[in-house]
Amino acid sequence: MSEPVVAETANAAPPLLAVEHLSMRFGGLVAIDDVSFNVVDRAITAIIGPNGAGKTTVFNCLTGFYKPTVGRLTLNHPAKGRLFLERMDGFRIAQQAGVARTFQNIRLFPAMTVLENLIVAQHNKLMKASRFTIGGLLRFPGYRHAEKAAIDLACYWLDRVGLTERADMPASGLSYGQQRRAEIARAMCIEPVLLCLDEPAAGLNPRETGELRELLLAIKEQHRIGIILIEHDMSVVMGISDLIVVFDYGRKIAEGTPAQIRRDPTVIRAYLGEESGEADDLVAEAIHSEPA
Ligand SMILES: Nc1ncnc2c1ncn2[C@@H]1O[C@H](COP(=O)(O)OP(=O)(O)OP(=O)(O)O)[C@@H](O)[C@H]1O
Repeated sequence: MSEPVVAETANAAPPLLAVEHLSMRFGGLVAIDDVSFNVVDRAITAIIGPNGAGKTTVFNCLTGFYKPTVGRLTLNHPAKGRLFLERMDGFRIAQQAGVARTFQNIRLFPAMTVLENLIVAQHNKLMKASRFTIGGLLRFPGYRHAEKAAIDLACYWLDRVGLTERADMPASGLSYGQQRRAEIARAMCIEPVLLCLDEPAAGLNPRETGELRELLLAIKEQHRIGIILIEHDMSVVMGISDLIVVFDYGRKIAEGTPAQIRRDPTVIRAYLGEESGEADDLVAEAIHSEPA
């Protein structure tokens, strides 16, 4: 097993996230097998691999949906120091560690307005400010201040993703591409240090895909967070990733820059298989495609 490309050294700052020897078993099925890699902030780290390779399972371990069978997930939080995610409950991972995620299948609250979806994401802050309800009911000044800050933050992110005009519309009324953007805005409302995006380009048309790429690059440049991207659209992966980690059958088979991954024979073999058919050729073409 190769070691992470971004290795921790005596002089270098530790990575934002260190995944070390992560394994996840479901009965006899080994979904992730002794995987290690690092994620740094102000960078986009893509996880790619064929269907069933274990990509989403990594997110589920990082965000507390699953407890890893083995392994250490160390988040070096800029304000809170070292946090071991594998020991934390899911709600604390979002609330205290600042790890936010979006889902392969969009999970907005459909009957709530778009703005309400973004405010609900900040309920931890609001609950605290309301002193767990009384302060909210009586509208203490501290609560009103927190409520205004939550609305301002939601409006900021609605603007960033181009949904200001849709703020008062039920989330179910958004187009598919708008829902994907609203999910990212909602995740950013928890002010994460690590943003995990599960197939954000799935189902988007080429224009929306282009807008998504611009949005992710802008978030990377303007906010001090790390982004992990699971994505099948190779034009997105190759176009915006700083580092790519490749999975196959639960194992990490390669790690490198887009240029390195594009010409890695192990990666090409994993996508092509032994006998390459027409569909496989399309995948190979995608790996080799230049960013649009
Ligand atoms: N809760 C679970 N119980 C049993 N098996 C599971 C569970 N979650 C995932 N798996 C299995 O683990 C393996 C990896 O699944 P995972 O969803 O992580 O793959 P993936 O790389 O994200 O695939 P895709 O690209 O299709 O989303 C698959 O064989 C899947 O069936």
